[in-house]
Amino acid sequence: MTDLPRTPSFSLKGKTALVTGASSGIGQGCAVALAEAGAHVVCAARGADRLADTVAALQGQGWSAEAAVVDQGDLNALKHLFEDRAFDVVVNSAGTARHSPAVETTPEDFDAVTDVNLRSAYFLSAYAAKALMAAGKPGSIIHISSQMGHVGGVDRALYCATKHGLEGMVKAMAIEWGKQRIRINTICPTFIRTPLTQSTFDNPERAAWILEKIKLDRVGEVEDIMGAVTYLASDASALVTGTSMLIDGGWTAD
Ligand SMILES: NC(=O)c1ccc[n+]([C@@H]2O[C@H](COP(=O)([O-])OP(=O)(O)OC[C@H]3O[C@@H](n4cnc5c(N)ncnc54)[C@H](O)[C@@H]3O)[C@@H](O)[C@H]2O)c1
Repeated sequence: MTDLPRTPSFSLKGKTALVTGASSGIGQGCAVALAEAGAHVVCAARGADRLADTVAALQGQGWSAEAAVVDQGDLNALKHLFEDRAFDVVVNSAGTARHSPAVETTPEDFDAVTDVNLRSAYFLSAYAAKALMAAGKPGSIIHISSQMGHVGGVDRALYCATKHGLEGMVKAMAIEWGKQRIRINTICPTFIRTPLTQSTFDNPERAAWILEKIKLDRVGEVEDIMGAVTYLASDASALVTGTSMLIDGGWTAD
């Protein structure tokens, strides 16, 4: 009999995952995907009430979850999450946007967006990797970047600066941490229907532009991201690091 290759495991049983931005949108979808795959999920977000609702809903499905109230701007609070545990999986979905012509961006806007999208992403990755190294464990760090980490967009210079920055950061960290089997990757969605994009979808001109650019002729839903996060978190992607998974309906194909 021929020895057939064995399908790698997508299971996360026995793993502990941290998900930031977990109480809404893509982060909440990631928390569901990881919990359903068997991980214990620590859900992090700023607002205690919405976070408690998410954790209760996960537990209501019979999955394992707990809450951690954290503002990503507070690096000490972020660091504290790793003081006594090394997460096998970290998914960073907290993010923010302020769209305007580049000449109108204020230094305050710049700091507000880079603080969450880049500064906290950088140190979250470093704290996560340091804890894994101390524990001698491999791990998978996943940032929710954006198709705007690969291309430009109208009024999006600031957002693009943070997401392109994230892409470069991930490549460099992947090189640094490969020997320790600490993988780091990004997921780059197109426009996904979440609270962050509500105002864009509400603008008929913008909504038409989006549908024109997405070759598959529909906007994204949170569910479109969930399979990718399970893949990148699991051993099925054991040889994947320093890369970027575009889930963009073909936006960047031309
Ligand atoms: N929705 C899209 O079309 C889209 C497309 C590409 C990339 N993204 C990225 O996906 C990620 C998730 O966005 P989403 O669409 O789910 O939006 P969302 O608004 O539902 O989620 C973003 C989360 O980040 C949290 N957050 C913001 N600032 C924070 C801070 N200082 N501390 C802690 N939490 C903070 C928000 O509270 C919110 O829960 C973001 O990084 C965003 O840039 C979204």
